[in-house]
Amino acid sequence: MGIGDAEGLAQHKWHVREEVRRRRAAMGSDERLRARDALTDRLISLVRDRGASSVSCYASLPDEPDTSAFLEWALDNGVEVLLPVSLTGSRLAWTHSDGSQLVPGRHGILEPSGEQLPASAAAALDLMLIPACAVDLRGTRLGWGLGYFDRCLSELARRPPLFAVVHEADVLPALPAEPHDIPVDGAVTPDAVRLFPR
Ligand SMILES: Nc1nc2c(c(=O)[nH]1)N(C=O)[C@@H](CNc1ccc(C(=O)N[C@@H](CCC(=O)O)C(=O)O)cc1)CN2
Ligand SMILES: Nc1ncnc2c1ncn2[C@@H]1O[C@H](COP(=O)(O)OP(=O)(O)OP(=O)(O)O)[C@@H](O)[C@H]1O
Repeated sequence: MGIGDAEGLAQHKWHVREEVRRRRAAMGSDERLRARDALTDRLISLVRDRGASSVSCYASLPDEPDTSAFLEWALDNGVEVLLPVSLTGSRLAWTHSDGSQLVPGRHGILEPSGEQLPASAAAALDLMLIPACAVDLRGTRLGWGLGYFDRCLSELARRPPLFAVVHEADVLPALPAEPHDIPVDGAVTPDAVRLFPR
C-alpha cells in the first residue's frame, strides 16, 4: 500500500469515528433508555440462543451502547462475565463482573477491582461481546484506534464467536480492512442480532 492509500485509509477511519461520536453524543435521554432496553433484550436472546454460560462484555462509557442492564441480568442469571481492564501499551487484562463495586481505570472506564486474569483467559469464553465504533457487513470492525481488542484477539489460542455491540446506524456497508483486523461473526444492535457471512 502506498503512502497516499495509507493516508486515505486513516482519513476514512477518522471520518467514520467523528460521525459515530457525533451521532452518539446527539442521542437524547429517552432514546438512550429505549436503546438500552432493546439492546438488553437482544443480548439476552443471543446468550440464550447460544447457550453461553461465559461471555466477555464491557462497562459502557456514557456515549457507548449501554450494557448496564445486560450486566445486571447476567449477574442475576449465573452467566459469567469478564470485563476488560486497560493496561499500558494497549494491552488488556480481564476481571470478573461479580457485583462488587466498579472503579474508574484508564480512560475513565469502570473496572471491577478483583483479581486480574490475563488477556488469554478470553480463549475459554463461549461468546465475546466487543465494543466498537462501527462494523461493516463483512464483519470488519472499527474500534477507537487504540488497538486493544485487535491485539488481544490476535493472541488468543482459540477465538470464541465474536459479536460487536453497536447501534444500527453504526453498521455500515463497507469499512477499510487492514491485515491486523480480526473480523467479527456478527453484531448486536438494539434492533437485531446480525450474522455476517463468512
Ligand atoms: N467500555 C469500553 N471499555 C473498553 C474499551 C472500549 O472501547 N469501551 N476498549 C476498547 O478497545 C478498551 C479501552 N479502549 C478505549 C477505547 C475508546 C475509548 C474512548 O474514549 N472512546 C470514545 C468514546 C466512546 C463513544 O463515544 O461511544 C472516544 O474516543 O471519544 C477509551 C478507551 C478496553 N475497555
Ligand atoms: N495484533 C496487533 N498487534 C500489535 N499491534 C496491533 C495489533 N492490532 C492492531 N495493532 C495496532 O493498534 C493500532 C490501532 O489499530 P486500529 O486502528 O485497527 O484499531 P481499532 O480497530 O480502532 O482498535 P481496537 O482493537 O482497540 O478496537 C494500530 O497502530 C495497529 O497497528
